[in-house]
Amino acid sequence: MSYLDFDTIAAIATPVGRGGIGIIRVSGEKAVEIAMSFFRPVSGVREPKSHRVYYGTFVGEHEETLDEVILFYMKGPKSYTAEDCVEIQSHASPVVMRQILDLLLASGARLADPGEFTKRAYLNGRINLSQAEAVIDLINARTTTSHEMAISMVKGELGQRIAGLRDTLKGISVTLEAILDFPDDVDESIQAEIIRGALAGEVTQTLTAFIQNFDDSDIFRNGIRVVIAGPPNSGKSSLMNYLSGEERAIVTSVPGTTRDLIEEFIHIDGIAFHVTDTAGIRVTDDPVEKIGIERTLTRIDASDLVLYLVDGSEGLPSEVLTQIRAYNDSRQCLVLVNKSDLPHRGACGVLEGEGIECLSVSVKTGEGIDAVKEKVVARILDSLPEDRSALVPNRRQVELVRKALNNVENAVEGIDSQLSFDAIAIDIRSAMDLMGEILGEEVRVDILDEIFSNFCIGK
Ligand SMILES: Nc1nc2c(c(=O)[nH]1)N(C=O)[C@@H](CNc1ccc(C(=O)N[C@@H](CCC(=O)O)C(=O)O)cc1)CN2
Ligand SMILES: Nc1nc2c(ncn2[C@@H]2O[C@H](COP(=O)(O)OP(=O)(O)OP(=O)(O)O)[C@@H](O)[C@H]2O)c(=O)[nH]1
Ligand SMILES: [Mg+2]
Repeated sequence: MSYLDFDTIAAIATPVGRGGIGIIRVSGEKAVEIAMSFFRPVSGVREPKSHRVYYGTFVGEHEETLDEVILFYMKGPKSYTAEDCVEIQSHASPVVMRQILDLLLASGARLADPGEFTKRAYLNGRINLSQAEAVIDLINARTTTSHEMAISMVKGELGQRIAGLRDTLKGISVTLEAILDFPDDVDESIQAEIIRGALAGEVTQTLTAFIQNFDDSDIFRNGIRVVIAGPPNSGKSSLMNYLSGEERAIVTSVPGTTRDLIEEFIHIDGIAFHVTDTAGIRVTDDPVEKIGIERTLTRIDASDLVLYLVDGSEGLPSEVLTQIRAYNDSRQCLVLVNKSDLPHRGACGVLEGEGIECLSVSVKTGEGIDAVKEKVVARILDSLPEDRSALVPNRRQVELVRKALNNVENAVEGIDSQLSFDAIAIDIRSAMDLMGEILGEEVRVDILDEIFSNFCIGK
């Protein structure tokens, strides 16, 4: 499909709100004509040259000046969309930008759908589908780690690996066809052995690694789920406020202050943590508090790490110790003995005697909190592989990878049980098709629409 088949689209590409500069983007065959209808360059030029910027005014219907702007022209295919692209860089007033956009729409442009510029970059063949999808991950990245993952995808490294795998499968497919067409000329058992080696080796390993990387990266994408739990009044909400840097939760000296779950995203060392402050766990007759405690327990069950806080000035009641033992055995749990600014009653000693790791902290003075952060990050990183630059497919891609791995495993089993090469060739073909789907060569239109609808307008 040539880029000339598309109409010309326009949208505001920068966030809405007041700011320094804002960009309105136009892409398509008529981009220059449309943009020039209300642009008055100081140089008087009529035909802008590609990859040049022009200074001038953008005027309204009665030649009144709306703003002084810069116009930037990129002639296709050397542009973001691979079509003729014009950007109008104005002051970032929402009123001005809206007026400029309206004039562009009145001159024949259509308002772009979400993600349509990137969709065109893909449909015009400048980038593959996994690169286009990576652009949205890049915009949405909340941490330096998820940003790193996205940028390697934008560069197209995942696509190259997938294309490489598909070549390998293609080679196998060709060999299988040769065997089927000229059975007398080839030694089947030797060929089967070679094919089996490639499938069970390189192909299986690469696909398995993609799935593994996806599973590992989930934690970076969505944040590590940390729950702050413990008896009432131990300082849980104080810790939540300290970590989030704002007065997020109510803190009082009344035990049972927090009833509902209180959630925040915080970042430590480029890793996102989804932290929940909870109602203190105790036996109670208060129906509201009871519900709160049920919620606490459910949230603990769905967590990656529990920060279990106790009040060190209170000692360690036996029911609290029992609970700590249970959590420590069943999940990732770090016990914090709080209020180290007050005289302590040996809670750390008791816990260490039981082989339970604990840290002494004071949320009031901030003492020991850095050590907590370090410990939490270390615990999380320990459970993950070293290589954080690994290529990570997204949810759509990993589903296709799983299916392809299934095909490859079937093919290997087929060879082992001396199935006909016909049957094996079918599995190989279907794995190849799945690779094509990851690259976006054989994707259904509704799936494309779904992918790009997750973008924002102007991207
Ligand atoms: N003003 C502005 N800033 C921007 C963008 C943009 O579109 N406009 N981008 C948009 O997201 C990003 C940059 N991405 C871009 C990617 C490719 C091309 C491009 O023109 N590629 C052509 C030509 C390369 C060349 O000069 O040889 C190509 O790949 O063929 C432009 C921007 C971030 N900053
Ligand atoms: N001295 C001292 N007091 C603290 C410290 N951390 C919290 N407190 C006080 O302990 C009391 C309870 O703190 P909260 O943060 O509300 O405790 P909580 O665990 O959320 O309590 P519930 O919501 O009732 O379960 C408040 O009066 C805090 O000011 C600390 O490190 N040292
Ligand atoms: Mg609280």
